[in-house]
Amino acid sequence: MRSSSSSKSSQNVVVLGATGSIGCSTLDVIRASKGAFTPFALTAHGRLDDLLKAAIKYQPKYIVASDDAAAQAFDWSQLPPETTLLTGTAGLQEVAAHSEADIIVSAIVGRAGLEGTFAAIAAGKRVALANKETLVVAGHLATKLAQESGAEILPVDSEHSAIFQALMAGSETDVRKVILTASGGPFRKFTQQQLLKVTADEALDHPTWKMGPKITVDSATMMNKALELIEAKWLFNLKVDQIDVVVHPQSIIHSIVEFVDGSMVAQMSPPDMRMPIQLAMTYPERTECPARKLDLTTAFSLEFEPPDYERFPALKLGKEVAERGGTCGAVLNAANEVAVQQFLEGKIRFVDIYRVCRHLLDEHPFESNPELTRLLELDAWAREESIKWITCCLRQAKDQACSNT
Ligand SMILES: NC(=O)C1=CN([C@@H]2O[C@H](COP(=O)(O)OP(=O)(O)OC[C@H]3O[C@@H](n4cnc5c(N)ncnc54)[C@H](OP(=O)(O)O)[C@@H]3O)[C@@H](O)[C@H]2O)C=CC1
Ligand SMILES: CC(=O)[C@@H](O)[C@H](O)COP(=O)(O)O
Ligand SMILES: [Mn+2]
Repeated sequence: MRSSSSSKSSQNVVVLGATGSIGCSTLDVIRASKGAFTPFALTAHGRLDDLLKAAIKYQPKYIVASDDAAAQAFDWSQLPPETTLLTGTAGLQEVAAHSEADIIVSAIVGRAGLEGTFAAIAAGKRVALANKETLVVAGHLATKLAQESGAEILPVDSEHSAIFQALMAGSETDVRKVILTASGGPFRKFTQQQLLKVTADEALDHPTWKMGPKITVDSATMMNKALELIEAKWLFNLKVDQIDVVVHPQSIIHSIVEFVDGSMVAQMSPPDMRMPIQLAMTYPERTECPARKLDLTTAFSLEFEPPDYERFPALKLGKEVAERGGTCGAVLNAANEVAVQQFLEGKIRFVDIYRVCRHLLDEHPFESNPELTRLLELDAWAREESIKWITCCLRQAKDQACSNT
């Protein structure tokens, strides 16, 4: 990773996914930066009202409405004259690679974040990476491309920012292992029987973090930690058996690095994403931050417990997919995105999310060293197959119920 930021007085920031949870926190960081950062381009997909409001407030040079059809149907008459509207995936790629852009905050959710992130990496930018799916789907390609282009990929994900910060205190070559902390989600204490009946509203009620719906459900299944394990492997060039997970319900210690001498360095702060977002933008400097601060004079305790792989089997998929590599990440990610959406729509049960992912991983035509185009083909294939499998299972369940009446 390069270790210097630009010497310009204000850095131009592109926020891919500006209307989401990370996007809004990024705008908060920019607002508090007293001119150190300028919003250069903001992108959105469905929430075009919010994008227009942000354009009026921040007057960026560009906005991108990535859903072409929605962009055509929207009334842009209030758009400030100094802001240019771009649309579609091409628009995302254009702003991510723009010669005047310094920092690209990659905060689109899911596989949809890949094109913009890859464009930024190819253009040798500083990428503040929240979109962990880029590394889950194509970690081998993204890291190789960054080495070639000189792009910096700096973690925004709280656990990976914590590891990054712990490594600022010690040498990467002296690491024995990293320990990712997991809140355990809203169902940490639920029995397998209870998990059969949980609703989308319950899954969306995260105990410590306020995030978008997809990652919130991932936290509840603990698929988020599986994805983060793969993310950690690529970001820090780790062997899979160097990555552990521990449940820490308070989400104050964001992760831990254990060095070869047994010393552990942990990073702690309240659960507030503005701190890791800002650090990815200001590194190697640290500056005043609008994030909440810990008050150690208030009594609180920090608990740790081992994860339960039986009740949260999605966690096991992280190690399996990180070890097998190749096409597995793309297939796992696509199956999970479809299954989470189906669960949110009330079409499948919470426990079926893992079943869909397991089935697709078992069925897919594995390749060990795929190119990006092949990964995107497999992403499309896995989405279609997931829907077919879900529909088939639902039909069978209905027939079974009918024959029992
Ligand atoms: N939220 C958090 O605290 C954390 C999030 N992350 C990661 O950051 C990423 C964003 O998460 P979060 O902010 O919670 O998600 P949100 O759902 O809150 O926001 C997602 C953003 O992506 C945009 N988007 C959605 N679909 C598309 C698409 N098809 N094409 C282009 N843009 C799209 C949305 O636009 P619109 O709203 O206009 O539809 C929105 O701006 C995820 O990868 C997540 O795993 C990582 C760590 C913590
Ligand atoms: C804020 C952040 O980084 C999330 O990825 C968070 O870690 C999710 O919480 P879980 O620990 O419950 O997955
Ligand atoms: Mn995280």
